[in-house]
Amino acid sequence: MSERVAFITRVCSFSACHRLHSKCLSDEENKRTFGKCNNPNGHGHNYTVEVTVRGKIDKNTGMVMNLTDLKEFIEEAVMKPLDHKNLDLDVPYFADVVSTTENLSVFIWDGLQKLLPHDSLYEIKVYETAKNIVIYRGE
Ligand SMILES: Nc1nc2c(c(=O)[nH]1)N=C([C@H](O)[C@H](O)COP(=O)(O)OP(=O)(O)OP(=O)(O)O)CN2
Ligand SMILES: [Zn+2]
Repeated sequence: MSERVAFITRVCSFSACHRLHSKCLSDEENKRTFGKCNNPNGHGHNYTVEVTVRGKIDKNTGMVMNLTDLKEFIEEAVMKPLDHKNLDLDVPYFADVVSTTENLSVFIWDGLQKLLPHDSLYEIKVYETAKNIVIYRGE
């Protein structure tokens, strides 16, 4: 039988606050672009992140990857840098990068890429709210 490929997903949640504000725009343009999300003192979210890894199901272990290992990688790349943080002030990456969910997805992707086996990361899905969702696949 040929080797089977599967997708495995691990979910985590973290809380953080942020302000949508671009250094490339004037204060007026920021207000116009980001509206209430440009509030000077920020606002918070309970983010949910789904990390999906793609790979062959190992004949001996029956696993694409041990989900316990994936949990530890997520702890390093997501929970430690982001949970209970002010994204704009506590995470150096966002000093000059607007802390949108798109950019947050890229940050998480880049962090996990450094830890996961080559070519195994398939998708990052970030729920900023139950209604605002971003998918990033590394392009
Ligand atoms: N393309 C993006 N647009 C927006 C982002 C983003 O990351 N990428 N982020 C925001 C804000 O951070 C904001 O907090 C979202 O607020 P809102 O749209 O009000 O979200 P809710 O789902 O909570 O709102 P409802 O009132 O329930 O619809 C804005 N845009
Ligand atoms: Zn927000």
